[in-house]
Amino acid sequence: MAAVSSWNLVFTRPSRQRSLSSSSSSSSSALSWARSLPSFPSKSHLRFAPGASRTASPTVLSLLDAKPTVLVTEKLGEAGLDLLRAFANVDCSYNLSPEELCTKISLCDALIVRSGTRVTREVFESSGGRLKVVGRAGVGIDNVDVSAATEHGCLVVNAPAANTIAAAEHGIALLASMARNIAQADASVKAGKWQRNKYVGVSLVAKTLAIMGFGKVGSEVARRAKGLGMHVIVHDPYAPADRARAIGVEMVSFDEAISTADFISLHMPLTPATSKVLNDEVFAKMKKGVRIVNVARGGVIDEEALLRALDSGIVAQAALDVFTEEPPPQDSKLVQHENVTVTPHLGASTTEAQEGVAIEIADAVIRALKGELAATAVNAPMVPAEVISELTPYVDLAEKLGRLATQLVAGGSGIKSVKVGFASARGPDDLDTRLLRAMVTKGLIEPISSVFVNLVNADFTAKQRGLRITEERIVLDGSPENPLEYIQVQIANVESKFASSMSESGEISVEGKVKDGKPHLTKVGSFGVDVSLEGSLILCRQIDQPGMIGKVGGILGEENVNVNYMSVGRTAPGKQAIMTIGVDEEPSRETLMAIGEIPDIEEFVFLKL
Ligand SMILES: NC(=O)C1=CN([C@@H]2O[C@H](COP(=O)(O)OP(=O)(O)OC[C@H]3O[C@@H](n4cnc5c(N)ncnc54)[C@H](O)[C@@H]3O)[C@@H](O)[C@H]2O)C=CC1
Ligand SMILES: O=C(O)C(=O)COP(=O)(O)O
Repeated sequence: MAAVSSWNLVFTRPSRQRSLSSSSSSSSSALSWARSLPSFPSKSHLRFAPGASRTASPTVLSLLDAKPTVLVTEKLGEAGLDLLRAFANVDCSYNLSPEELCTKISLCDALIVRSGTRVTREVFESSGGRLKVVGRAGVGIDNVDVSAATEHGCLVVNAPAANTIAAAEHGIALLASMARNIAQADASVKAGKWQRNKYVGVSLVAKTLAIMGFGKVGSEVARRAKGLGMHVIVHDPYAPADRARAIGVEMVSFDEAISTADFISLHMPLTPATSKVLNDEVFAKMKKGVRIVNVARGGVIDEEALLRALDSGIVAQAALDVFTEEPPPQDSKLVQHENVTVTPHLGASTTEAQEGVAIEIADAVIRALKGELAATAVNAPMVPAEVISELTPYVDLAEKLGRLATQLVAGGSGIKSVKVGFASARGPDDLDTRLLRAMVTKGLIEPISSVFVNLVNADFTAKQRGLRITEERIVLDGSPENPLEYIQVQIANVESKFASSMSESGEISVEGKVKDGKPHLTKVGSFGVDVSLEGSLILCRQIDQPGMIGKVGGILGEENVNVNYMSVGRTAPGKQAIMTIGVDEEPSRETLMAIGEIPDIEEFVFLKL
């Protein structure tokens, strides 16, 4: 007999090899789809911030009441804070330096920011895995390193709807006040002057307004501008044409928009593609005397190019709420320019919008901390509530099949290619499998690594480990009463600890279905089995003969290991059979070795779910 290591026992007999293995796995409490998301940690996650006192820190002490901690780094409406306080310890710390934020974050489960906090990769790295959700109390997420969040399994949610009207109204306010020199005239009167000839404005009616970015804010600006009698054209490569038809505006190309407009209003997000989209070359194509409004992001304009365009008269006026650097330098020539009207990023700053945004983000963060899927997730699939409730039992099944399959791989094989089959009578468009695939990935990876996998980082983690997961849809006949008939997980190009788990085509293959709301294993390799996926499992291959169940059951009984389920699947009477035994407790190594010693058992494996 080969040497016995602590978690991987291999028995070899002259005529055949049998294996008995156990792989470590994370706890298997009542599972639900919620486990696919980062949820509020247990006390074992409590840790001290670097340099924090282990006895005196009130923040550390407050953690001991097992409520999650939410750090709010910018002003948030009271209604949202009240919701958060009912669920969590809320730490409102404004004006933190980047270093202070990195120190504090290791004590926080959630972070809520607005546009003034940069949530960098360092923030996620400093959190030591505790940060589960970043809530952006507003729309733009350009200040959050979403890739770093995803890599760390941290959900990012925003509040995309509550400040739309405020931003649109601010855009219209800037448009009108720019056209009529309101800010300059106000300053002039307050300085004791009365310059009626200097501040003659331009009219809006019948002028062409080009809206760049026809999303939520852009659409509302379009509606309002039409009400002012303007001719509105829009440019947005991704907006649906029926939205333009519904509002009664014309969709045009980028070049047409910028070359025919009297006014240009920017409403696209800041992305690598939109960065400095208004630059020298583009200003050169504009109508002389064009007027520009920016309530989107400073970075979509090359600010130095804008200054040149203002000085040369191509741009007559600009009204800016947002800047590349916020606040902009005091001596900024752009800010000081006499034809430029500025506001300090006030687009979302109305009482109504701030209350709405605060409630929206508090709700999303609380849901995320409870492990629920957020409707406004930025870096995870948004799965509608009805789909979630329908898929809940299959989520558990998917993770357990992944766990089983990965534990069947013989050490050193290295998993590279996994195929997940979804058998359903539903049409492919009628079944959202993203959540299930993430859970199979979780099951595959977690038992063999220290990585925490969830819906947010499943695809990233698989890719990083060189694990290719493909999906196959097995279309069944019949009426689609259930979303899924069975799920199949196959690992190719590996050896198995349990040879009988190999399918005829040479992959490790396990299959399961949901029965009475519970996950069941229904096939291992080409053997049909039927065992509820609870507790742990022993799979044995033997020559089909009477008395085998009794022998194995007897050994387990002697050690008080409760057998919760047993099933035998065989190729033909008297030939090979697979006995599947579900056990509540984990048998000792001695017990497992005693089972391995039963002469007619050819191979067996112990698997933790
Ligand atoms: N100043 C402020 O306080 C506020 C600023 N904002 C900013 O306004 C912008 C728009 O916000 P929402 O309308 O809520 O977002 P949204 O996501 O509803 O709309 C953005 C639109 O821009 C389009 N777009 C993307 N790339 C584009 C490109 N290269 N050219 C043209 N269009 C492009 C998208 O297809 C989308 O339709 C965001 O940058 C947001 O951060 C939003 C609220 C307040
Ligand atoms: O929602 C947005 O994108 C905004 O720009 C609003 O920013 P704020 O939350 O006011 O810092």
